[in-house]
Amino acid sequence: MSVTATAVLRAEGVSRVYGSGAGEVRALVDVSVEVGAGELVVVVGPSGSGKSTLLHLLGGLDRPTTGTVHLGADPAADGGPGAVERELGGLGEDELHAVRRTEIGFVFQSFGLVPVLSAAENVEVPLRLARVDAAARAARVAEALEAVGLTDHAEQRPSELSGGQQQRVGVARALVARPRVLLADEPTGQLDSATAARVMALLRDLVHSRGVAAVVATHDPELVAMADRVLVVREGRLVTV
Ligand SMILES: Nc1ncnc2c1ncn2[C@@H]1O[C@H](COP(=O)(O)OP(=O)(O)OP(=O)(O)O)[C@@H](O)[C@H]1O
Repeated sequence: MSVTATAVLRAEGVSRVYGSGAGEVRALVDVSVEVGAGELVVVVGPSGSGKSTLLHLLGGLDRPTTGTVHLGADPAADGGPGAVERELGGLGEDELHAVRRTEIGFVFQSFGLVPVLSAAENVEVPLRLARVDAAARAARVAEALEAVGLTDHAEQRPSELSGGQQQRVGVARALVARPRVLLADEPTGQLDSATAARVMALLRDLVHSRGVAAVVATHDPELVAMADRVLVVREGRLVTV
C-alpha cells in the first residue's frame, strides 16, 4: 500500500532554526515525513536531536522556519474545513487553534492533567472546548474511559491515580474528540518499564483500531518494537535505518 495515497499528515522539507547569529541552533534540517491512517510512527534519537521540535511542527504548536506541514483531506469531512488538504502554515491562528482542538490529539510526558478535575472531567475538556453538547459529552467520555480501562476510576482525581492510570487518562483525553492525528512526546517517560509497555500497547491498539495517524517520540528502546515504522533523528536530520 502506498502511504502517499493515504497520508493524513505530511511534512515536506521542514527545517527549524532557533535564535540567530552566533546563538543560532539548527534544531531540524530538511525533514520530510508522511504518516498514514492507522500508522504508529516512533521517533527516536539522542537528547537534543530534534524530536520535540518535529512533534511541535507536526502538531501546529510551532511553525517551521522553512518547509511545510500538511493535513491530508479527510474523506469523512463531508464538505467541512477538512474536506481539502490544508497546509498548517497557511492557516491563521484561529483556524490553527480549531485544527489542534478537533483534529490533533496530544499526549504529554508530564500527563498534563488538571489536578482539581476528576478523570472523567479531564477527559471531557476537549469536548467542552469543541462545544459538544452535554449528552454526547457524557457518552463519549464514558466510551473513552472504557477504552483505556478506567471506567471504575472516573471520579478520582489525578493525585488519587497511579502514574500509569494518569497517563491512560491522558490517552483517553487525547482521543476523545476523535482526532485524525495523535502526537505524543515521551508519553511513558515518567512510568516504570512494565507500565510504560502497557500504556504504549494500549496506545498502539487504539491507533490501529481507530485509524489514527500517530507519531510518538521516545527514548525507550522497548517501545520501538511496537512501532509500525521507526524514524531516527540525529542532529536534526532523519537518518535512514
Ligand atoms: N525554544 C528553543 N530555543 C532555542 N533552542 C531550542 C529551543 N527548543 C529546542 N532548542 C534546541 O533545539 C535542539 C533540538 O531540541 P529538541 O527539544 O527538539 O530535542 P529532543 O530530541 O526532543 O531532545 P530530548 O530527547 O532531550 O527531549 C536542541 O539543541 C535544543 O537545545
